[in-house]
Amino acid sequence: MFHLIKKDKERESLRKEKKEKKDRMSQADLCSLEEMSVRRGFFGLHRGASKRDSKTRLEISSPIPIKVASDAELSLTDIQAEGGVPGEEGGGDPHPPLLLPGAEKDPHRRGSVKERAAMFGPVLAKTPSQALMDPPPALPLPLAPAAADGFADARSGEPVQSPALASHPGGDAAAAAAAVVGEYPRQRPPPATRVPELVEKTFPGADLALPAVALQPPPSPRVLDVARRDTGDFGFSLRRTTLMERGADGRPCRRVVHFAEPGASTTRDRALGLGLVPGDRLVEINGVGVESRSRDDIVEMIRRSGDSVRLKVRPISELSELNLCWLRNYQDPPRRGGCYEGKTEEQLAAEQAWYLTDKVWLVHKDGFSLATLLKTEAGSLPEGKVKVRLDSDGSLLEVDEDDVEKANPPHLDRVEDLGSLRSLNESSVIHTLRQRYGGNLAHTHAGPHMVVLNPVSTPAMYSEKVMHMFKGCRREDTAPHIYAMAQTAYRSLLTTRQDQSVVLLGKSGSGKTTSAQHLVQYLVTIAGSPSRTFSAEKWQAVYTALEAFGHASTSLNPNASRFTHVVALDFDQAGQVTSASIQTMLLEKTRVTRRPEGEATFNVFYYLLAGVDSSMRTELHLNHFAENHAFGIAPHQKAEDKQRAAQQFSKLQAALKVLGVSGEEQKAFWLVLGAIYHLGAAGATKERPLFTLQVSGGDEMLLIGSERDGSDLMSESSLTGGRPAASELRGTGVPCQDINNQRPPARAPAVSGLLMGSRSGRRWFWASQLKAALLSGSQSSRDIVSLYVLKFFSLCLFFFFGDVFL
Ligand SMILES: Nc1ncnc2c1ncn2[C@@H]1O[C@H](COP(=O)(O)OP(=O)(O)OP(=O)(O)O)[C@@H](O)[C@H]1O
Repeated sequence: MFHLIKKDKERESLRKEKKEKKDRMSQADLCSLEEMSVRRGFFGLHRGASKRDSKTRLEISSPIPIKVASDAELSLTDIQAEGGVPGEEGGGDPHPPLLLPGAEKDPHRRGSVKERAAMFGPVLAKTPSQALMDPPPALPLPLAPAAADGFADARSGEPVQSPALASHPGGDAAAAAAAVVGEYPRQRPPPATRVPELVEKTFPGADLALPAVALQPPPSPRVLDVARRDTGDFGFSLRRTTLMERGADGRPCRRVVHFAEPGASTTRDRALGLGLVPGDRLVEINGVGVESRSRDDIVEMIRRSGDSVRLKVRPISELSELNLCWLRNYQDPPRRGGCYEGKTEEQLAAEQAWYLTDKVWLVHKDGFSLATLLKTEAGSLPEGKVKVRLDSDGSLLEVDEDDVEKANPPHLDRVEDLGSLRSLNESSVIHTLRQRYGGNLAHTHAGPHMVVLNPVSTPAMYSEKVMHMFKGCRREDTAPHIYAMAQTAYRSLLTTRQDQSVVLLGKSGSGKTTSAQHLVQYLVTIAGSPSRTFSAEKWQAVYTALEAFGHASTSLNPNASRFTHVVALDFDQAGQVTSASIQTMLLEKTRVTRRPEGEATFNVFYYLLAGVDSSMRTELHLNHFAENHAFGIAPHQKAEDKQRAAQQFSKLQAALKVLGVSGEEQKAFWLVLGAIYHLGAAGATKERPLFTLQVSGGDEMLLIGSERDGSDLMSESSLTGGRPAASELRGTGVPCQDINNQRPPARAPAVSGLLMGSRSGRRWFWASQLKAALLSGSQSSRDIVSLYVLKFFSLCLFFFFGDVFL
């Protein structure tokens, strides 16, 4: 995720090394390098140019060009990189290195992956995963050890045999395995992959309830006496916020609360010395309840206190775990780990009793239920069966051994680290995560990893003050939190001086983008940036732009990012952020022209249609919207949605300004987006033949596909005999002529504009300019937004002309 910048000297030597490496590069490498540099130049982005240059701006690199692998570039394992090439390392290896064709002349030639794979015979031509996922052979064959280890076909439940082993002459698995091992002396056997099976079992008549989420009593309040300082204040500040809480009737409701938190100038140690930490909610002042008092009242009460004030505070549940941990660490620095708690005799006895009762999870179609495993006499049950009593209704069931998983004692229900579970199985993990989530604890350690469950609301657990509590901490000193993850990575960066990365995985809507933003915010806040190279405002502006151009509402997430991105932060020797970049890839471009059923197009279209000002609206011909739109772009219907979209449009304009996009450049974006809108409104489709119009008075060509014959682009009054002979572009007054019989030139350079339709020709100018950028690769578009617009623009052209620009 972030890189450490070497000192000048090191950088110099690196540069030399790179140059030498480049000299050694194959022709293909050079071609691709050239392609990349053209693209970088094309987008006006200079990530690789000079770190010093980059100090003055936020760098945003171009997306990785997506290339469909041709047959010659099959993505097999890079054997050399993985050290799997026989004879490549270690003296006295009995297997001499294998040479690629042409390697005698050029020792640096690596060849294609396919060529390298071919050196190892046909067995390698199948990756382990491919081998395992192939359907089982028709004839039953002896199982290879890996397959016997538990890999089973998810559909049939039958163990699946690796065809690589099955194809061995004679079908002797052991011999086949040995043969494979013989071929790759240092290659480890592929790990036994276990495809999760869908549990379909039901137990009719039994009450198969999920274990209830235990409601935790609110964290205990603390009473603190805070002395007035020489400066006249008490060293803490008040923060007002709204929280979701359950009211007296059990329904969730919003409530205004006040936090008493360490002041901005208060160091972490002093804050802990005071006994106040972020997330401490003010309950009483000098014995008087203040939970329903106004801020002014509270301030007045504190001001009137003498030399000291007595505060009663209670941590909010989201931060209760961290709160405990911080205070405990401060009062009693841990030897084994921040939040380690010893057990009392009673707890140990209860734990022991739990194990004696043999509690298990009965796994079924709807989840898992707590049950007790009953002892039975040997031979009283069929082989592989066990008897359980459900805790929910006491019913007795004979179930398969595989249907039960060992449960953990209740004191581990909210354990901070899943790795601490005594019995680590799927039901126990889900049970722990459920119980924690029920207690507003969204983060859980899982060994070196972290599981974050989307808390949906915006809880008060992310703030700059909370960030400062993590500063300098080790992983084991803190309870789980996304900042703890960022801190661990930052600490490793500083101590090991090696690049660190954090990968966020999860299904759509699980909170990856939000967590990534928290990670970056933490790193930037805690590490700082020399001379404010990197500002939160700029960062926010980048995300606003990305969110507008690359997000859309889907069935899983109302604001889903339809691209992948890699954020890179560069740090200097002192550990400060010197530059940042975002690399985007896999943008779901097809959404522009093919909106999935029930989902939305990219946000920016809604923003534009709702928020553009009246003069621009007239210029873009957006005063009336098409009833049918080939791309499915239509304005919001609900007033509140429209209002929100209009606000977002203003926000986007402000963000673009922060990124240095001038008003004129912004206008170019709106013109291009307007053009895309009109193409869809005109019914442009790929399937239909191109309809060609020549705009009179100029040599511009307008190429457009229409579901009908293109007449919907022309003013109807001028139609003659079903086909327009001489007409004007509908609603624009630009005269044009049907030259449909002339086929458009094969190459795109003949295209000099999209439907922009203006008497003044200004829009043609912008369209032509963007086209020129696409063709020449010399446009100095300065940021990610132009990049996206250009992508959209090129997509439109791609839509009609194949992959000319992509
Ligand atoms: N830690 C969090 N705190 C508060 N709200 C969150 C958090 N994580 C996610 N959310 C909420 O969930 C929504 C979806 O999250 P997000 O867009 O980050 O998911 P994602 O995994 O990036 O989805 P996609 O892959 O579709 O882009 C956010 O709009 C936000 O409202």
